[in-house]
Parts: sequence; structure tokens; C-alpha cells
Amino acid sequence: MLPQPSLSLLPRFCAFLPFATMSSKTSTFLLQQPLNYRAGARIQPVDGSHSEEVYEPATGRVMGKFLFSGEKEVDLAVQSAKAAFKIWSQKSGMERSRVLLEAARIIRERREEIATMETINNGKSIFEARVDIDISWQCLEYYAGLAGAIAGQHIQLPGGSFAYTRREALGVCVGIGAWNYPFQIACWKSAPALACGNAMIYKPSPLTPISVVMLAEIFTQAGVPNGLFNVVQGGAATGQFLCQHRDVAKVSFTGSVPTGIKIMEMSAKGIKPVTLELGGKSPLIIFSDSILENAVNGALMANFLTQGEVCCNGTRVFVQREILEAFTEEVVKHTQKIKIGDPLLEDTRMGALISHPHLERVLGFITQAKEQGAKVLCGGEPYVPDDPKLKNGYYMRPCVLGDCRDDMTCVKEEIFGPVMSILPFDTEEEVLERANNTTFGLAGGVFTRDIQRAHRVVAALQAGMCFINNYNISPVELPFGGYKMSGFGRENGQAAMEYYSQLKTVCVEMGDVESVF
Ligand SMILES: NC(=O)C1=CN([C@@H]2O[C@H](COP(=O)(O)OP(=O)(O)OC[C@H]3O[C@@H](n4cnc5c(N)ncnc54)[C@H](O)[C@@H]3O)[C@@H](O)[C@H]2O)C=CC1
Ligand SMILES: C[N+](C)(C)CCCC(=O)O
Repeated sequence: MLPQPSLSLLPRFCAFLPFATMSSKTSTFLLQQPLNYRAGARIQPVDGSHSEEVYEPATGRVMGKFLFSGEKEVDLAVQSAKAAFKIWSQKSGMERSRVLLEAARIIRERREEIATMETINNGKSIFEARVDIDISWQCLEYYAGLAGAIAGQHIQLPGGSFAYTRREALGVCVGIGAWNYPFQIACWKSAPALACGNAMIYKPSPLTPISVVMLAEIFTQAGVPNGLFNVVQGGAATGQFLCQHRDVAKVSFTGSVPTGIKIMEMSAKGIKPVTLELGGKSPLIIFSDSILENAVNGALMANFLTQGEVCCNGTRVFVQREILEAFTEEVVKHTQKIKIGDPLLEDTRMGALISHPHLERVLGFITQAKEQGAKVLCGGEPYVPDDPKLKNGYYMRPCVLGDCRDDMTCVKEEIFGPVMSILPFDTEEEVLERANNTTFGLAGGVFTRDIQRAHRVVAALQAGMCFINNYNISPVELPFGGYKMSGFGRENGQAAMEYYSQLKTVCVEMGDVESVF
């Protein structure tokens, strides 16, 4: 058993201590600081249901324990956010912009340290974690730019009277995140929320509780009022206390469809607006006139980032029959070459999955696929790296499945792991029908050199985020979100500003009041 940090001995205030000081090597990090953040400082929650362990996916090692916050702690976080909201919402957009720009600058400065922590807690490669952190500071910069542009309308009425509209903040918003992009999801939610003048309480996934507290420290250092961005740790029960709190104005959730349904039900009781970023089973359609190399690279990007644990992945790869063989051969060749292993090494391109149960679940999908008649063309089994310290990590070889049919479980359900299913098709009409035959609608992609077909196909796809001749790139300027059961509301782009603000109309009389009575 590893030595556990004693929670009671931890200092109440230890902001700005560099996190990954001990070393940025796998198997060395120990959790030593509290992970709740309230009123500008790391704190131990005042109450909690129980403690849970935090694992390092690369080694299977326990890095420490933390307490799941209870109702009292949630209420204290809401009260502190309410107080900060009073100050922050009165600032001009330009004042908020300057603070967000400073936060973006600090993230850039601490990029390596944050990316390292993300890799240690999530298991993704350091190469990818750096990209995630870059997208995160870009998100803050983008919304800093929009903060000063928030404005209303002026509307003339008869007799010199007029009206104007004000775009106002909502109040205390709750963000609840998944474990696949811990820091980035927190930025995608907090940047537009804070730009619009809101306060936010963020609850990360209990599997990845660490990096978001660094974001909280950075916001404080950048100059947000204490309490404007608080972090509460926990699982479903803590999330419920947040969603049900009467002083919470909005909930923005990233996670699975079943939890999304519960969030919406809870929010309905308080008529709270929600943004839901849920799962997917997105189609990637490859026509025979595509540039093969680009299509193959697109399919790899659509399936294997973050060990395949990406909601918008294009996991149903429809390939036009004429090029099925050539495409399959190339995609398998490239998949077999993916370097798996210690996620903190520079040349690793696939690290460890998030947890042992999740790895088992993903492998279970592959077993089931074989039983249902799919052929494993490569990978699909656990991978044990040579390095002895990694032998209990949650690794697997990325998998390509051939001979797939639309009715197989691996083609219908979200696997959330490195598993690509290849499905042949003949005509555009047929593939569109099959591509849309799902309850999900997060993303979709098409590879073709026929410009008209490309636009016709994306227009017909029932999905919120579509790619032509690429996949899974994520500039923050682009609105992102789902159709159908993949959710609603949008993150990123100008669109997100509407989901974190409300419109007030002010009607102004310039003459005398003519009463009808
Ligand atoms: N559309 C998107 O942007 C993304 C969607 N996802 C989806 O998330 C799933 C994987 O993430 P998980 O963390 O396993 O999902 P999850 O739905 O189990 O948990 C997500 C978050 O909700 C919290 N939670 C769980 N039950 C709750 C409840 N009753 N009330 C309030 N909060 C609750 C969890 O603690 C966690 O923070 C996949 O299905 C994936 O598709 C993941 C990343 C991005
Ligand atoms: C960054 N990107 C586009 C690869 C994935 C973002 C959505 C998610 O959180 O899964």
C-alpha cells in the first residue's frame, strides 16, 4: 500500500504551489493538496459522503484520496459564487476581457506543467495533452475577445419612445465535466460563462479531479473575484446537490446520455436552462474518389485520439466498395504502427485508457463483435509495455474491425475506446440512410473530391458538427454540439455566448401615459 497523504494535515491555503514539482516522470506524482476550491483557495470540504482514490492510468497506481463533497459544502460554494457574481457581473466586458486574457497568458506559461498533470491523471499522451492545453488558452483568449463586444439593440417606437435590449448574465452556473478532456472541458464551459459575467461552480469527473483546480488557481491569480470559479469534487450525489440548488441558474453538462437525461429532469424542476454535450456514434463516409492517404489519416484522427475516448469520434467508417480493400489495408497498416506506452514519453501516441473497468468494458465490446461475426483486423487485445512500472496500466492495442454490419452492437453503441468499425457501402443515398439511422447526432464526416457531393452529404447528415475532408480538429471559433440524443446547446464559437446570457427588454416611454381606463 502506498503512503496516503493525511488530509487533515494539509494546509488550508496552498494556492500557486507548482503541481508537478516532484518530477514529471510517470509513477512519481503523489496528491498532496486539497482538491476543492472555494473563495479563492484550496480547501477541505466541510462535509462529505466518503473518500475515493485517484489512479494513474499509466501504472494503475493510487496517487491519493479525496473526499466527495456533501450538501453543506455545495451550499457554501454556491454562496461564495453568489457573492463573487455581484462584483463580476457589474464589470464592463472590457474589464472581464483583461482578466481572461491574463488567465490565458498564465496557462500558456504553465502549459508544460498542466499538460503533464493531465497526462498523469488521464493517461493520454503528453503530445495530445499539450494540444488540449493550447486549445484551452485559445478558448479563454477567444471569449476575452467577445466579452467586450456584448451589446444590445436599440428599437424605435412611435412618438419618440424607444426600447433597448440588454444581454445580461444568468448568475451562478454549474459545469459538470467528463474525464476525457478534464482541463479543456472546464475551459470550454468557464470561458464563455465568465465572459458573459457569470460565476461558475465546476464539478469534474471523480476520475480526473486534479487539473481543474489548477485552472481555479489561475483564475484567482489573473484577478477574478474570490469565489467566481469554485470547484467541488464528487460523483453523482454531489452533482445532484449542485443541479438541485435553488440559487443555481444554469447547468452545463458533458457526459453520457443516461446522466444527461437525469440532469435535464433535475433542471426541469427548477426551470433551469441546460446545455447537454452527450455521447455519439458518428459516421465517417469515405467515397471512392477521395485522396486515399487523406481519408486514411482522417479515419485515424476520427478514432484514435485520447485512446478513442472522444465523444465526437467517427467510429462508423463507411467506405465505398471500390476502395474498401485498399483503404482497409492502409488503415490497418497505420493503426499497427501507433506507438503505445508511457504517456509521458515524447514519441508515445497512445497512452492508457481511463480505468481498469473501462478497459474491460471496451475489450468486452470486441469479444461481442467477434461473436456477432465481425473480424478483428488488428489490435483489440490488452497491451503490456516492457517497462515494469507500467505493467498494471490500462493499455490496449487499437483495433480495426472488418466485416461489420449495421445491426452489430459495436456499430450501434458508443464504445468510447480505440475501436474502428469499417462498413462497406455502394451509393450516396444508401449511405446517408444508414449514417442517420442512429439516435445519436453529435458529428459526422465525409471524404470526397466532388465538391457538390461533399456539401450535399453534410447537409443531409443529422449531426451538429460536420467535417469535409478532415476530422476532429477543434478550433475554438467553431460552435460544437449535438443533434438528437447527443444533446443541445452549443459550446465554443459565438453561439455559446447566448447559452450563458439572457435578454432583457427595456421599454421607454417619452410621452404621457394614455390610460385605457
Ligand atoms: N459531447 C461531448 O462533448 C462529450 C461527451 N462525453 C460523453 O461522456 C461519457 C463518458 O464520460 P463519463 O464521465 O463516464 O460520463 P458520466 O455521464 O458517467 O459522468 C459525467 C459527469 O457527470 C457526473 N454525474 C454522474 N451522475 C450524475 C448525476 N446523477 N447528477 C449529476 N452529475 C452526475 C459525473 O460525476 C461526471 O462528472 C461518454 O458517453 C461520452 O460520449 C464525453 C466527453 C465529451
Ligand atoms: C477536442 N476534440 C474535438 C477532439 C474532442 C472534444 C469533445 C470531447 O470532449 O470529447
